[in-house]
Amino acid sequence: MKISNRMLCGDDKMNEEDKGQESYNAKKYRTPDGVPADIVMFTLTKRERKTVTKTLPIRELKVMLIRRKSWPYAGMWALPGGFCQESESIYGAAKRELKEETGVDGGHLEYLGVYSTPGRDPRGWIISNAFFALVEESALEQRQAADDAEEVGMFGIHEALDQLELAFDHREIIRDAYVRIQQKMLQTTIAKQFLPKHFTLSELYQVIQTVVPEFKEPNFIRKITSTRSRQGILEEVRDEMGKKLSSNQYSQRSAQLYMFTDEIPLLSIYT
Ligand SMILES: Nc1ncnc2c1ncn2[C@@H]1O[C@H](COP(=O)(O)OP(=O)(O)OC[C@H]2O[C@@H](O)[C@H](O)[C@@H]2O)[C@@H](O)[C@H]1O
Repeated sequence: MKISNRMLCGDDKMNEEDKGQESYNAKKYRTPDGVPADIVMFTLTKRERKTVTKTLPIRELKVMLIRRKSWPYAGMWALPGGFCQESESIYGAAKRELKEETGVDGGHLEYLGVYSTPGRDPRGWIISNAFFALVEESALEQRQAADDAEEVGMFGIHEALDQLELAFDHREIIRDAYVRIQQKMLQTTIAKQFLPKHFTLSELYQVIQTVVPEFKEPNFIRKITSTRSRQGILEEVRDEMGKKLSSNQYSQRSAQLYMFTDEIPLLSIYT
């Protein structure tokens, strides 16, 4: 009896594997024509008010869009995005796009969802994976200034959603990203992406309200500093001597400065 090496290894299953591999032909099947990654790049712009009395700056939630130069949807505004290459993961493609578009390496980049409605891209069966990123205003401004060839725009979220003609299903993607960032603003500490390391509670409240205008909490300061479930996410900023630090940048009276800790609270809608 002839004994093959495989049998000596006692691995009949491997034989089956080899046979399967030999007879499999991926080309027999219709597969997608492309798998791009799109990124909703949010930033919170900050403009100082021209008032005599010190007051908080004007903040606005904006998204970065690029005007398409060629078919399909030539001339329309679209999300920055591009095709995933065979050698990279979808997340890797999104990271690459973010770096190419803004120069930002790292930062908050998060998966949003898959967009695959048949016909969403007239070029063929093209399934997009969407992400959202929270980017500093300065990075997007630099991007805007750097590129003469491409028209890059920063639009208020409502202007983008209600007034612009957008390519592909990008309105749907931006709307979903807006809902997601609003949820996250109320349920997580992502506000820290839009604040300096040290900030006052009035600034934090303003950042939350800029993203979620419906958010109204008259007892915000008392609650955030005393409610048990909130304790631990913020801490007072102190100097080396342990003295509390405050700022009067945006108010007549000095206000205590705070910073986020690394604590991630487990919140419940039931408590
Ligand atoms: N089907 C494809 N698969 C892979 N690469 C492709 C494909 N078609 C074109 N390309 C390459 O990608 C380049 C175009 O790149 P971008 O301009 O970044 O891509 P864009 O036309 O914007 O397509 C991405 C957009 O498609 C939408 O489905 C999606 O929402 C995303 O915004 C072309 O120069 C070409 O080299």
